Amino acid sequence: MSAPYSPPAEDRPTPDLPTRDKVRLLWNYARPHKRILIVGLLLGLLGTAAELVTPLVTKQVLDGLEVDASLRGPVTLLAVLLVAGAVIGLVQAILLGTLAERIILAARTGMVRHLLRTKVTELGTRSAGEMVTRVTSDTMLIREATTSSIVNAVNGAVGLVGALVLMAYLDLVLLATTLGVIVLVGILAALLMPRLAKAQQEAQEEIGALGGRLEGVLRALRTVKAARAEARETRRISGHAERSAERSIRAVRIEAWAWTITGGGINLAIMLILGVGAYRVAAGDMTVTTLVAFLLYAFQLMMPVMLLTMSMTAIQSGLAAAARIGEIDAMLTEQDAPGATAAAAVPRGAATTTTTLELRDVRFRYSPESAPALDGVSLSIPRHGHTAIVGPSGAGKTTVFSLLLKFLQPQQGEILLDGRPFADWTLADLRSRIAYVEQDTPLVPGTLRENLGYANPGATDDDLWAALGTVRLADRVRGLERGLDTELSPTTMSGGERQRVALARALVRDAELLLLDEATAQLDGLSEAAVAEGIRRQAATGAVVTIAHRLSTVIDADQIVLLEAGRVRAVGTHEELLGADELYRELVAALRIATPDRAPDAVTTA
Ligand SMILES: Nc1ncnc2c1ncn2[C@@H]1O[C@H](COP(=O)(O)OP(=O)(O)OP(=O)(O)O)[C@@H](O)[C@H]1O
Repeated sequence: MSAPYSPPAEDRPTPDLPTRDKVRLLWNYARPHKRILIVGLLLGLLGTAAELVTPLVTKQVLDGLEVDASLRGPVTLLAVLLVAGAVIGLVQAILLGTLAERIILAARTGMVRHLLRTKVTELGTRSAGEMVTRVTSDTMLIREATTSSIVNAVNGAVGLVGALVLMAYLDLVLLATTLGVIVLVGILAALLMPRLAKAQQEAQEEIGALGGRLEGVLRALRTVKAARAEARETRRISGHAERSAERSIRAVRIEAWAWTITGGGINLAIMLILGVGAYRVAAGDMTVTTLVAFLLYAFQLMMPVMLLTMSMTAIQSGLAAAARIGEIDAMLTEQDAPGATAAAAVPRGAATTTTTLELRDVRFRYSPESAPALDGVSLSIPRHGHTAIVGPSGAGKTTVFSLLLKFLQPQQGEILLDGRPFADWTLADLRSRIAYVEQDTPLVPGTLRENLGYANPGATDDDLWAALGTVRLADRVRGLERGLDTELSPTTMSGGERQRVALARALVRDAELLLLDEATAQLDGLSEAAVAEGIRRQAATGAVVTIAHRLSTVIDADQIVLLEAGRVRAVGTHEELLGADELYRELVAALRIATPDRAPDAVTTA
């Protein structure tokens, strides 16, 4: 017996969208190709028409045989109908198959575009692996639902109604017998379909959760191995696979029942038609050829009924996938955020202030229920020089950076760049002024060259080597077999080297503002000196703001901002704060313990 379904633990369950919304979503993917879809439908209808006429023409041939009439016309027509049916089927399959691939391509491209424009906070609660599963695997499920299934459903319905009308034309009593069975089959199928959709959606959700967990575990593989948790994680990940398989097996069983009921219903209908028909022929109420033609229609019913069953199954799984794909579509992009777009681009060189960035009484909370992450922060970043932001964990340092990059927007207060409110700046303009080095994952997939020129694709090799020289990586890179063309992976370089590559990338940008979230990991003396050199160079011509975790960075800063619980507790130079602020002294003492051999005299003598 299978366990009752519980949604994947580390994931929000997909909200159950109303069917209307899911259908709209699927239709949005099909709509740009509606002409091809209409051609497919028309071809399908032609094929259905050819099939519907075939038994009548067959009857004509048989009737002709009985009375010895010329068979040339009806036999030719029969041959034409059969060939036309085959050709139409072939063209339709190629057309709809191609369309399905185009739709998947459009869906994937659209999803990737949307994901990369999504606000970082929107993505925060979802794992990357789960998103990957939606783009790669869930999209496969909409291919049939948006193409051949629509055509099949329409053809199935038209074929069914058409056959029934022609059966009515042949014999009403036999039609009544057939209809009884069809209604029975329809009711049973209608009962099964919602259960099928539910099982398919649950199976897909488990696969999404598997993707999410596997991606996270592979990312933290060293931690997993060090904790000897491989078996535990394997069980956890396989658990998702097992539950997905369980739900899929349930779906397969429901599908098998649907097919059995359909096939059985048709067989039952044929037996009843044969019985009732034979009785009526014997009674002289109908001819044998009419019974044969009716039976042909009964056999033919198999096709529309099967088409309907198949297309309903595919549409159900497409709708289940649509709910998961729709969730990505519903994520807020940066462009959707209020104030994300500016009225007009701010011209370069318009700056007149000595302050490049200014926060005025900025307040921000991540959710209405949570405590403020920033609670009235005001600070100025001079156009030149180095500002270090320090403070205990959770003080709000990263939140300040997120606001400066407009990943987040303050609920109250104002941020100004070059004396102009952020609202005046387009996202692109704002970010073109800022180079950013993040703490944990500063490398992007690709070669070293791509990484260094990432924010400045026009940079020459000389620019790249100069930046590498500043962060003291040039010799290391020259020693690599493929030099700048070395593919980077998380294991190609050490943590300190990765940070230095990221810093070199920021230097290649030569932006007016450098935001550097220092790695908390202990860097060796060389790395530390290289980072310090990079900061010094950049601070000579522009503004550098660091979230400082190293004593050397803090001491060298021109201005230190001490944050505590979302407020600015103190601002000053290292010496000023050391003399005036107890919390700062504690922080510095902690940094000194963390980097004992780097503690300069200034600290010990202050
Ligand atoms: N995405 C988020 N959702 C909800 N709360 C958050 C989020 N990010 C940060 N917070 C909360 O906001 C507060 C400030 O966090 P922030 O990351 O800015 O601190 P920090 O000074 O950078 O800390 P650390 O030095 O540990 O990185 C903390 O209480 C934190 O728990």
